[in-house]
Amino acid sequence: MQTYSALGGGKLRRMRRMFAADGRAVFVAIDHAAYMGEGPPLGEPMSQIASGKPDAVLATWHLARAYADVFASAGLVLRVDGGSSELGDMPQSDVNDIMHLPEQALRIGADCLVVLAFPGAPDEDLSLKRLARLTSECEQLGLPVMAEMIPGGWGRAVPWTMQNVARAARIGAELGADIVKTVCPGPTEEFAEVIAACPVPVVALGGPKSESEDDVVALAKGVVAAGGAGVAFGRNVWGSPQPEKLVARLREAVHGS
Ligand SMILES: O=C[C@H](O)COP(=O)(O)O
Repeated sequence: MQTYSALGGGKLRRMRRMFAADGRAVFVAIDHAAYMGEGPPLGEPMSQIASGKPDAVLATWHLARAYADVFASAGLVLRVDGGSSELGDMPQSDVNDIMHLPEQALRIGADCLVVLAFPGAPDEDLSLKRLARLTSECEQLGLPVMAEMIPGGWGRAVPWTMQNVARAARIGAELGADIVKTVCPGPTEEFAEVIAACPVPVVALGGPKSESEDDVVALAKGVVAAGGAGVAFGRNVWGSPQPEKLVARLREAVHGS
C-alpha cells in the first residue's frame, strides 16, 4: 500500500481528505460539461451521487462552488486545464492554458488539482512542461496534483499498451504528480505492471458509458486487486439511473465496505 508520510503536512492532510485509511479512493468525475457533451445532469442527480458517499469528486470551478454543500463530506479535485470544447476544434493532444490558479483553487476548497498530460504525443513537451510547472508551484502550497496521463494523447499517437501506460504513469510521477489517473487498456491483472512502475497512487479512469454496471464494478475490483488506489469514474456513474447505488457498489469494490 502507498503511504503519504513523506509528504509535507498540507499535502498529507489533503491526501487524507481524498484517500481513506486503506489508501484507496472512489473519485466521481463530474467535470465533463466544460469540454465534452452535456455532462452530468444538475440538481437532484448531484445529491444522489453524494448520497453514495464518494471519497472525492473531480469537478469544474462551477460545480465545485455550486455543490459545495452537497459534496461537503467529499474531497475536491479541481480541473484546472481546459480552454477548448466539443463545439470547437477540440485538440487531440495539444495543451491549453491552466484556467484557474492554485491560490484561487485553495480559496474554493480544492484538495487537489488535475491536469492532463500526453507523453508520446507529437507536442508532448507542452503538456509535460505544464504539469511540471504546476507541481512545482503546488508544492509551495501543500496542494496535491493529480496527473491524468494519456500516452500519445486522445489520438493515440502511441498505442495504449500496458507498457506505454506504465511509462506514462511513471513520467507523471517523475514530474511531481502526487496521484496518477490513467487508462487501463487491457485485462486488469496486467494493470499491476502500471502500479509497479509508478511510485505514487494510481487510479483508473472509466471511459464511455458501459451497458453493464456489473462490468464497471468488476473493473474497479480488478484495478484494486492489481494494486491500484481506486477509480475515477464519470459517465458510468452520473449516467446511471441510480448513481447512489453504483457509487455504493464502487465503494464496496474499492474499500471492501
Ligand atoms: O475527468 C474526466 C474523466 O476522465 C472522465 O471520466 P469517465 O471517462 O469515467 O467519464
